[in-house]
Amino acid sequence: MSQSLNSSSGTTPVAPKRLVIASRESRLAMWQAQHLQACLQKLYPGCDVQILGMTTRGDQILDKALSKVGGKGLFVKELETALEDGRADLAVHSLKDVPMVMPDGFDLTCVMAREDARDAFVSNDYASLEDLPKGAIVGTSSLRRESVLRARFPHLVIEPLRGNLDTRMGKLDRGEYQAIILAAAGLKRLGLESRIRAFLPYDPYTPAAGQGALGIETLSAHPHIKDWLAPLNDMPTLLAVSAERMVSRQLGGSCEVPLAAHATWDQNQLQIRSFVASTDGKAICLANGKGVVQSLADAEALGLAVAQDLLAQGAADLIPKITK
Ligand SMILES: NCc1[nH]cc(CCC(=O)O)c1CC(=O)O
Repeated sequence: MSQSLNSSSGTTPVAPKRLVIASRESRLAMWQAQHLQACLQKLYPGCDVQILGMTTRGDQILDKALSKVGGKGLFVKELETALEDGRADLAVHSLKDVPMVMPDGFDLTCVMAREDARDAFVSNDYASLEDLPKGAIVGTSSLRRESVLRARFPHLVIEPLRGNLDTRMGKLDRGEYQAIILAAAGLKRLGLESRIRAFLPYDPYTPAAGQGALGIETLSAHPHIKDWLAPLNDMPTLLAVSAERMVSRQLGGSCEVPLAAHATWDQNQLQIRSFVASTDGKAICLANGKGVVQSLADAEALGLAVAQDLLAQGAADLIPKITK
């Protein structure tokens, strides 16, 4: 893998003296910020690494489906303002929540090693989706998860589920749902792995682009940050998520359509599985790709080929026109 990916200038900059991480205040976001804080502290023992906690619009609007309130950007905007104002140097996000096209002036500077990227089945009374009786209520706000569930289990009732992880678990435990589907990564990070009754296989439960990975966003103009963060980049993860994000970007990158893209390594070959579907699961375009990937360009070319395959199958007809 290319060395040039690891350093923007090739020269070693002075070590940082102080770094501020902007983070949402949910328990998962704080775990992620503390994880990054520990990594930076280990890398730069003389550096004072602080966390600036913030509440975002996405955390405040909890009564509507995510796809209806303006999408993923809602979780990152306030953090970007903190970077612009110089109150923070970096923002850590679940990569899944980072828009496919970065706003002008901001870069996705670093992608850290990926956690388990699978979706997980969580229930107090049932061991698997297959065990759920007719009419059972399954909570998820992801259109991607909803489309697969509707296609495979038309007898289940899929209902929206918003809020942070603890809120969602609380709703399950109060009996509002018989089961809920969540990203395994978040549950594991918060020590809730024991609540997982079943891990859903990538086929057909293909994760969202970037699921399970952490992305670090910085100002493009920050003088040293790319070099400082370079050691935290995980190349296998960076290449995999770059292919996934390319598929998503080509298809409009919104969360208003069920869209899945997930890449895994088989030796030096990256294999990617992706679908675009209707929310009722009745229409689906599926595409797979596999190839030797040794650079960002290779990864993006693989993602592009998969996106073109989906579009050739008529995926565009499943994507609502973006109203902004
Ligand atoms: N859309 C919200 C979101 N963003 C990241 C995660 C989980 C952690 C991850 O995928 O990195 C979740 C919760 C979920 O999908 O259950």
